[in-house]
Amino acid sequence: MARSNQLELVQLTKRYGETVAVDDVTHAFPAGAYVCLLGPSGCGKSTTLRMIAGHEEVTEGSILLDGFDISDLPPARRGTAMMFQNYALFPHLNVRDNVAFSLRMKGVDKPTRHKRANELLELVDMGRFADRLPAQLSGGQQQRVALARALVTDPKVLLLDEPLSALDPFLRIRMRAELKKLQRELGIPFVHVTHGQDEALALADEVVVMNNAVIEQAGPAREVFNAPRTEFVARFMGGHNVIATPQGKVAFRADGVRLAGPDAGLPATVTAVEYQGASVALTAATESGEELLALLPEEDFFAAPKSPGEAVRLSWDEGRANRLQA
Ligand SMILES: Nc1ncnc2c1ncn2[C@@H]1O[C@H](COP(=O)(O)OP(=O)(O)OP(=O)(O)O)[C@@H](O)[C@H]1O
Repeated sequence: MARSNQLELVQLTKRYGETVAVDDVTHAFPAGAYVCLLGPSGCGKSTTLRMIAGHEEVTEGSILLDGFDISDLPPARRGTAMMFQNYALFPHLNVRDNVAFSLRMKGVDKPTRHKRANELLELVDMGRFADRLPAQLSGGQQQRVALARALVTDPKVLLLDEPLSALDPFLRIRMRAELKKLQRELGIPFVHVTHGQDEALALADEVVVMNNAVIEQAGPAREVFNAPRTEFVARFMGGHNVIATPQGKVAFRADGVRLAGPDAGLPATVTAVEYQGASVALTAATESGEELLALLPEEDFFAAPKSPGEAVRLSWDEGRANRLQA
């Protein structure tokens, strides 16, 4: 039977004393997908990842990989590999020996492990740095070494805990493109923890939004962004307005809001104007006190600029508003 590298969480719970860090989570990650686990600080995403990796014991429930329960296996026997936020490279070992380290622990002979380490270093475009020490590398280069080191064991699943957070913004964007490319080439699932919405949207085939120890919504990136199920997801993903209507709360995209003529739209008073380059973010308070955000194309805004305190009318396509379940 072909391996699908299918990872599943079944009624997974983690308690630390009174704190429930992960609460009865059941989820099947799509095979071969780039998955981002996204959520605010403390929502349980790192605990979930650490339980998958085996660095944290499961309180209840199980973790299945290709149908086998790996919950009780030691980390090295699970078929998972983890890349950490701070890369955790050994400072006294050169790049090749860092990458070969876990093969050495498994008793693989030196020529074989060096050959494999060199292959992985080529894969991440670091072959020419094999003899350097980690301190002689830039942050982005150290990250590539950490990736090669995680992949040297041929994992079925790669787990990444905030892998880009130590990089400056330019490098972060470049490295995320490289991660995506690598995942496509390898074809194994990557499960990447982040608290960056942009990062998740840019990378993920599937976005899993966690809140308060549970999965609030999971699905393709465009679906989660365009059709948030709850107010939390709409607000957390950003770029949406949430308003109360007689039929319940609805969310609609801020880039779909326009300034309307005198007889149309909802009256509001501008509270802030922020130039963002391609668009202008205009915030306005309605008569009932709700704050609405309009992301206006730059040219439209500057054709008739508005300032805080001015009265405006805001309209949007109600057909594209999304009814929220909670
Ligand atoms: N070792 C621990 N002992 C006790 N409580 C813990 C421990 N690790 C995590 N927690 C608690 O479990 C909850 C989830 O933590 P977790 O680290 O999974 O969150 P997170 O979503 O990854 O947050 P962040 O983005 O800040 O890393 C938090 O309330 C946290 O305080």
